Amino acid sequence: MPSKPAISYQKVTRSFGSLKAVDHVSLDVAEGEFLAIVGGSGSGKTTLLRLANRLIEADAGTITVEGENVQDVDPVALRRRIGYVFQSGGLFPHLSVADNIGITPRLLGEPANAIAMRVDELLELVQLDRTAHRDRLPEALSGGQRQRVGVARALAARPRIVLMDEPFGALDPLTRDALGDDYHSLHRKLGLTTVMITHDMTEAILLADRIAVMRGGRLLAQGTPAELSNSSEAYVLELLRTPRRQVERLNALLPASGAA
Ligand SMILES: Nc1ncnc2c1ncn2[C@@H]1O[C@H](COP(=O)(O)OP(=O)(O)OP(=O)(O)O)[C@@H](O)[C@H]1O
Repeated sequence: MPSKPAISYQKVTRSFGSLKAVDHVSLDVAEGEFLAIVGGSGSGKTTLLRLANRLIEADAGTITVEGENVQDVDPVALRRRIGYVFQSGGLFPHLSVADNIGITPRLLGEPANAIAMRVDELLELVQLDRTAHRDRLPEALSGGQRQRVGVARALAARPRIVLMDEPFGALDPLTRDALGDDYHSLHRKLGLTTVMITHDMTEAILLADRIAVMRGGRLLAQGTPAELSNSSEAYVLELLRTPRRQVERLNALLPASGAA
């Protein structure tokens, strides 16, 4: 493991009223790692993710990004350094695909011709046809295409870290698989550090190097899928069993030849 984690949470707590949304969590994300955060609804996943780029502030504990305490970094500058992909794409509906992707470079004051070149490069990277998609509004895109634009926008300022909040959750299974695989390739190719929230343990196992399991604001377990399978937590074992149970049910329902 490299000496300096890309993101480090040390005993981090964040409450909303009397509810501890994130409760005393310590977690390191190594440089170049793909970490999935899984857990039920309301377990604190989004809060944990957003603490890293100060969309939410911690009540206690320390968070560092690339060795710097996030409290010492201007939140706007921090967010430009860290890509963020929203569940629904989070695109500005009145801006074209090109303008959505170019928004951060524009805010950073990059010249128009450099932005235009970067937009084309990013469209290619996320496998969207430039001519067909550049000038469209988000409403004229499919859900999968919108998420591809969301990924392109998150990468526009060349971040080394990308946070993704259930990026592919709302997509049909085939599109979801394709986007997951394509993003995984980008993660490797660009040497990114990725933290991705997902409800889907199969997706977590297939995409991530390590998985963090949240429950009731606590980090219940963290590790590779193999490490988690040795967990003493019944909830973690139950989550890990889900993909296999689904396969068994499918195998029982589908005739062998039809499944081929
Ligand atoms: N701004 C807020 N004000 C009050 N309570 C909040 C706020 N944000 C989150 N919470 C509460 O904190 C807890 C954790 O929320 P969080 O969004 O982090 O969970 P999650 O695991 O991401 O859930 P989901 O999978 O449903 O998105 C929940 O009980 C939620 O209602």
